[in-house]
Amino acid sequence: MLKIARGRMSVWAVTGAFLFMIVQVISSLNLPSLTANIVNNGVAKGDINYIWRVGAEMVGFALLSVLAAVGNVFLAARTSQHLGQQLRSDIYRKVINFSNDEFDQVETSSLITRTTNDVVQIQNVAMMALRMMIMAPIMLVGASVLAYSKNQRLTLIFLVILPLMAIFIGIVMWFAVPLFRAMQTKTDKINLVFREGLTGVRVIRAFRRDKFEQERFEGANQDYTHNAIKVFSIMAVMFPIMTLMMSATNVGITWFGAQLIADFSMPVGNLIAFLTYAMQILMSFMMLSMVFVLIPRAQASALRIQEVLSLDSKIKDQPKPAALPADLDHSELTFDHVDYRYRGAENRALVDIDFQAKSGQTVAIIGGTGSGKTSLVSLLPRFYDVEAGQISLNGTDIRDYSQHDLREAVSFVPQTAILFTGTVRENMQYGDPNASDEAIWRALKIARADDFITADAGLDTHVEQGGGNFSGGQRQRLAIARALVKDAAVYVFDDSFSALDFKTDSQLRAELREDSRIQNRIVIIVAQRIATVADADLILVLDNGRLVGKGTHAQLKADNAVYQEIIASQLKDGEAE
Ligand SMILES: Nc1ncnc2c1ncn2[C@@H]1O[C@H](COP(=O)(O)OP(=O)(O)OP(=O)(O)O)[C@@H](O)[C@H]1O
Repeated sequence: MLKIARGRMSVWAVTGAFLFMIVQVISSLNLPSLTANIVNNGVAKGDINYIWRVGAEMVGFALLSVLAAVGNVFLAARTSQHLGQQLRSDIYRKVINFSNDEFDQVETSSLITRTTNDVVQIQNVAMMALRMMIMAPIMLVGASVLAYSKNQRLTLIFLVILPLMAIFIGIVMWFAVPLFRAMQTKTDKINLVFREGLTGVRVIRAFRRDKFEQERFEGANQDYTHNAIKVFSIMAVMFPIMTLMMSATNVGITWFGAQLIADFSMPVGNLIAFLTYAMQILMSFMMLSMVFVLIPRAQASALRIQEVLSLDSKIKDQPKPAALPADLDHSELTFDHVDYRYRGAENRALVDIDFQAKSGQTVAIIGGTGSGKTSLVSLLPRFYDVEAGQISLNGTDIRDYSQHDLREAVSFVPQTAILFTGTVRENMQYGDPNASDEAIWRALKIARADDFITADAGLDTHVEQGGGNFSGGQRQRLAIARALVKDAAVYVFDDSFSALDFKTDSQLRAELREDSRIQNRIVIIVAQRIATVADADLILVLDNGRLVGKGTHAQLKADNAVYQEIIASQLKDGEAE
C-alpha cells in the first residue's frame, strides 16, 4: 500500500490533512472536560458567569472542530482522488507499453478490474487513512489519558472491555479478511465472463450457447454475491455486538460512577465527561478495527496493481539506440538463423529461420495453420524478441534501434483487422497523423477501400466500436489502407488478404506492385493461398515452425514437397491458379 502511495500523494496535502485532524481531535477531546467543568463549577455552584464563559469556550471548540473536519475531508478527498487518477494513468501508461509477452501473462479483463475496481479500493482506504487512521490512535490515547485524569478507578473497566473487544474483532477479521480478499478475484471472473460474452455474442448466438453463457455468467455472479453476502453478514453481526458492548460499558461506568458519586469520591461532572471519553475510546477502537478489516482488501488490490506496475517489459531499448537511415528505398532485411519460443512453451515456435530481402522485393510466407507465420512476422516490429539468432535491418540488429524508430520503419497489418471508434480519416491517420486527405484517398484506392467509403460520407464516415459497421472484408481493406498511409521501409501483411475475394485480392496486389512508393520497399505477405504468393520474389514455406522451402513459385513447384502438397490441396478445392 505504502509503495503504491509513495510519490503519488502530495506531501503537503497529507501534512495538511494530518494537521487539520489533530486540531479536530484536540477540540473534540476538550469538550467533555469543559462539560465536566460547567457541571462541577458552574451548575453545582450556580455560577452563571462561569457557565457563559465556559459555554462560549465550548462553542468555540465545537466550531473549530467542525472547521478542521471540513478542512481534513477536503484534503483527504482531493488527495485520495488524485491518487486514484495517478494510479489509473500509471497503469495505462505501463500497459500500453507492454510487449505481447506481458499481455500473454495478465488477462485483459483482469487489467480492466485492476484499473477500475482495485484503484477504487485504494482510493477508499487512502481517504479512510487520512481521516480515521489519523483520528483513531490520537483519540484513543488522548481520551484514555483524559479519562484516567477524571477517575483512575473507573478506567479499570477498560481493562475488561478492550481485551473483550479485541478478541471479538480478531474473530471477525479471521473470517472476514479472506472473504474480502477474494472479492477482487471474483470481480475479475465476472468481468472476464462478461467481456467474453459481449465480444463473442455472435458466436454465442450462432451456436445457440446463450443459455450456457448465461449460466456461466450467473455462476460467476452468484459466486461473487455469495461471497459479498457472507462478508457483509459478518459485518452486520459485528456492529450490533459492538454497540451492545458499548452500551454495557456505559451501564458499567454509570453503575460504578454512581457509587463513586455517592461516596463523594468523584464529582458528577467528571462522570459525564468520563462517559463521553469512554465512548470516544470505544469509537476509536471500532474505527481502528474497521481499518484493520478493510486494509487487507485494499492490500490485495495494491498487490494486484503493483504486479502490473512492476511487470518489466522484456522488450527494452538500448541506452544509446542506433539511428535508422532516413532512406527508406534502400533497405535490407535479414533473418539470421532465428529461433523463437513462447513464454512457458516446451517447443520452439520458430526454428532456424534464415532469409534476406531487399527494397523492391516481395517476400511471401506460406504454410499450414499453426506453422509459425504470424510468430515470424511478429518478431519484426519486436512484438516479441528472438530467442536465438538475429534479425537485422540495414545491417544493424533490430534490438539496437529504439522501438519507436523500428516501428516507424515497419508498417504492420495484423491478422485481425482492428479499427477504432471515430471517423475513417482518424483511423487512417493512425498510419501518419499528418496524412493529407489526398494521401489517405490514395491508400484507400490501393487497398480497394475507396468504393464503399465514397458511397457513404467520405473520410468522415463514422467507424463504430471495433469497426462493427463494416464487413470483415471491408475492415480488412481499411486496415490495409491504414498501413499504406504510413511511409515505411517494410510493409507486413499478416494474412490480410484472406478475407478478400480472389478478384479483389489480385487487384489489390497489382495496385501494390504498381504504386511508385511501395514498389521500392520491402513487402512481406503472409498468406494461405498459392495465388496470393505465386508472384512474390521469394516464397518461404513454413512447416511446424521450420523453413522447409525457400525460392520462387516455379522453383518450389518443381522441387518442394510441402509446397506441392499445398498446391495439390488447393487444386482439389479449385482455388489455386
Ligand atoms: N501467444 C502465444 N502463446 C503461446 N503459444 C503461441 C502463441 N501464439 C501462437 N502460439 C503457438 O505458436 C505456433 C505458431 O502460431 P502462429 O500463430 O505463428 O501460426 P500461423 O502459421 O500464423 O497460424 P495461422 O495461419 O492459423 O494464423 C502455434 O503452435 C501456436 O499454438
